[in-house]
Amino acid sequence: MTARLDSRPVPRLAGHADLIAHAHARSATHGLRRQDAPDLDRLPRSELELRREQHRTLLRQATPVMTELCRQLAGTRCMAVLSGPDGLLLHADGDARFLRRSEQVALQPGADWSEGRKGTNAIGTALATGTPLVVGGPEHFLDANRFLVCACAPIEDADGTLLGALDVSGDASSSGLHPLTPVQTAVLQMEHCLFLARHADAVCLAVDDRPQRLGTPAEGLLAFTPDGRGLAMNRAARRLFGLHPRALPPAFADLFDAGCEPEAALPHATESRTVRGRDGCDWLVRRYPAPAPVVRPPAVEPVAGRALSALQSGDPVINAAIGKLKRVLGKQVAVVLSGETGTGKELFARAIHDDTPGRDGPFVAVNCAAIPEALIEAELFGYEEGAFTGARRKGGIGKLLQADRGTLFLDEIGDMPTSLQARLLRVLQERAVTPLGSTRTLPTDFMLVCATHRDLRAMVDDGSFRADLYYRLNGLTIRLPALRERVDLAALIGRMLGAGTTTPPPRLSDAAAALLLGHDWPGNLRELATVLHTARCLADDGLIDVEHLPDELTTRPRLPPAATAVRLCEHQDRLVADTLERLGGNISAAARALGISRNRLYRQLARAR
Ligand SMILES: Nc1ncnc2c1ncn2[C@@H]1O[C@H](COP(=O)(O)OP(=O)(O)OP(=O)(O)O)[C@@H](O)[C@H]1O
Repeated sequence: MTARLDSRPVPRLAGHADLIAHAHARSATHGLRRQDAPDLDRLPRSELELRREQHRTLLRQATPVMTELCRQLAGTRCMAVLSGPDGLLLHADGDARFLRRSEQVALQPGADWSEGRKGTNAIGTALATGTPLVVGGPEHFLDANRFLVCACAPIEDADGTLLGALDVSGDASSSGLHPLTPVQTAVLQMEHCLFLARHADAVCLAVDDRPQRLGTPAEGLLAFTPDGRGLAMNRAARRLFGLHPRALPPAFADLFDAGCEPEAALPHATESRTVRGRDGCDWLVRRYPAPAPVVRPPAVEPVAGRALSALQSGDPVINAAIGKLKRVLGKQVAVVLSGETGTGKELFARAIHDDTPGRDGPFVAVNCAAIPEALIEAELFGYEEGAFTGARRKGGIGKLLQADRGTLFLDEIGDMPTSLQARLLRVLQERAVTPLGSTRTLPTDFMLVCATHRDLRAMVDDGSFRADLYYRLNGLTIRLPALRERVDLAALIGRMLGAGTTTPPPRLSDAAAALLLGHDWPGNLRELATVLHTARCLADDGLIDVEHLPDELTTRPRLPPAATAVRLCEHQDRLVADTLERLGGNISAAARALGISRNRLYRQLARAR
């Protein structure tokens, strides 16, 4: 790999100047000014861990590729950074000296590098435009970031969904780097790994017209069911077959003149052979064995039940709900999660997905309340070319098909228009979808999890929700308690402040802890996460005090002081226990992590016994 160029100016793609000019104009509309001080805001570790958890599949595939990229870039004083689709940095790796330098502008996990927060920068601008690009020196909107030169490429799913971005950043004055090619190669590799991981249970074929490309991450990839139904195809395959990026994946028999079943046409996995295409061209085709080429992600398989277990923090209602959910996982039982806003319904849905046998399949979330009624039908069922005015050419794959072999999460199911409830019921019963404007019926099989903050039973009674759909959805209903009803508030606070860290979590003053424990949390876990995040940002000396908490907490205390004191002790005990467990019982390490002396830790342990 040739990452380092001499000190020639960085070559630019055509249109680059325009792209940067537009990005600067957008940055100004976000209210940023060039001279603004660096924005050093980062998510608290506990929130970051949650966000990393939500992007677990991406991280699992991307981390080994980043390690390899950093090995190749060794000696160039730069770092590789992975961001999610919203610009939140999830992982960083690279030259230790440059990692320290990048801390000055918070180019670190937990920071938000979207254009809205940092102005023109490689990550934010690549995500905003969907374009790979290099942003160097003064092309950064904020003066504080001008010491950087960064190359970044967006990472996409096979269906074009933005998953995140990979960036390589170095020092503009010393590196003279133009690392866009290695970044793009690494992204291809990640997308290749993601495709194969996501379709591990399908029949995956590599296809190309050039033998030298077969077996590399640039090859075309196709996934089929054993009977030859098209499940997915990557960008390279779409290009090879001249298909629109949003076209529904064709069946094996639509592409090749070799029968209907891919396994019958290619009985010997791994051996490539020439197969005549429907277009009359000869294609080199190879069946994929399970492993991905070149880089294999480390074999860290999730332990069944672990994601749900991670949501337990001592509340008996939550524990009982998790116990029930674990018993129905993988058994075709539809789950309805009910509860006030912010009680963690989506987090539970993701944990259910992560613990089911279909966890390597997609998790597809649809918020029925957020999509205009006119679009929800196309969004769910998909559509063929020209199905309605404004439909994309070549049609679009609906969420019900995207969720095949994975989990479909229908959030705010109570807001599903009544006109579509009957169609949804039919899909659930027949396990097949007919896209809008199509005569083809395509099978789909997913685990269904629905969520609502409404009383569906009452909606059935008043006629606004179909009774037949209600009885089909209502396999197991779990009511998630409001935070004010939970008895594990202290443990949750401790966990959110300290999870996933080996450095000291921020401490809470007794007064701040009393206010947190006495609040009635109308916004539930969402409010709690936000309050802790803000407090953590404000408390730069590592001690969260009353002044770091919002006014609502100081004006609405709920619990009597005696109960507060008891819960405060419980919070401290649990924090100590969690930290010790995480650090394998090592007293010195736990004391360091908690920011207290060993003697104080011994005293606290003695009191807890
Ligand atoms: N057990 C938990 N620990 C830490 N944070 C949590 C937990 N559960 C939820 N959160 C955080 O609270 C916020 C709200 O969670 P989530 O979106 O799952 O709630 P919801 O019930 O689906 O909300 P809504 O009904 O408004 O869609 C998220 O930021 C999530 O990360």
